[in-house]
Amino acid sequence: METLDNMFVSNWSNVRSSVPPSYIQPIENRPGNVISSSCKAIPVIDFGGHDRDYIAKYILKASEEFGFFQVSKITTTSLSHSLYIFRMLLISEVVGKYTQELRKLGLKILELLCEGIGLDQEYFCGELVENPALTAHHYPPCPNPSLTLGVVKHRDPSIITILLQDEKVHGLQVHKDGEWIEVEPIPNAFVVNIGLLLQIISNGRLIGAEHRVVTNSSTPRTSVAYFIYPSPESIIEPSKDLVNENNAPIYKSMTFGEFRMNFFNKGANIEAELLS
Ligand SMILES: O=C(O)CCC(=O)C(=O)O
Ligand SMILES: [Fe+2]
Repeated sequence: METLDNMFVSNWSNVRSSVPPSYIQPIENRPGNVISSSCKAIPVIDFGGHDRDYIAKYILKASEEFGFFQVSKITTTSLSHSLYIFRMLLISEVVGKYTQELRKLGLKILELLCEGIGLDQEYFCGELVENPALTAHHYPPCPNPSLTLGVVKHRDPSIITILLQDEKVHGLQVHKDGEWIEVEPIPNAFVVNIGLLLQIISNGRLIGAEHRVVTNSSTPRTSVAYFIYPSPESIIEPSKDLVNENNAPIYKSMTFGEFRMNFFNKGANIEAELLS
């Protein structure tokens, strides 16, 4: 009989010499070769080193092309301080401080993206960003990384997601033009990705890119994701300010509650459900 200890995924690497059958992915989903050429790298922007206009243009371009970018060298002292302690200990007071700082960063990024696509800068200040959630992931070493995935291919059901990756361990990959691109771990940088909700609101201009996490056989990996979600009653639809007779809405209107139900029922097939 399995002991309680052996049932924790995080302890498997000590006790399992093979991947449990329920974790083995169908052949078409298993990790294959990954592109790591610099022309296909996920864009990185130094938040401390450029003026506002440059940053706004850069993150708009990255969000249109990749749906992903990284922000490095964020100068707020309180964020680097809370990031430092956050890595040390995950207690409620620190989590509170960390999420406050991430909320500020998230709203700043949304403000800049709004500016870029032609939405009011205050578009994301009410119920559309009211319900954030913080999730920690732990990926233990895996006996056979070629058979399985840490997280299967998905788009986030969020407005945007801000992810703190492990400082050294690779794992996150983004799907672009039929290839998987690695998101290089950069110490103290955050990975930002456009969620499916912002793809809808921008009427398809910004990409809620597919991504997945691969495992490795030697080093555990931990990541912390901050998802910006709306309240369940919020209406999710292409913004009225972005559609007109030449640019018809390509997505239906639904509440976030309905969207979430569809998302969890339909999984990867949700796109068809969203189109108008
Ligand atoms: O662990 C990661 O790097 C990403 C996790 C992820 O994609 C998610 O939580 O939606
Ligand atoms: Fe994700």
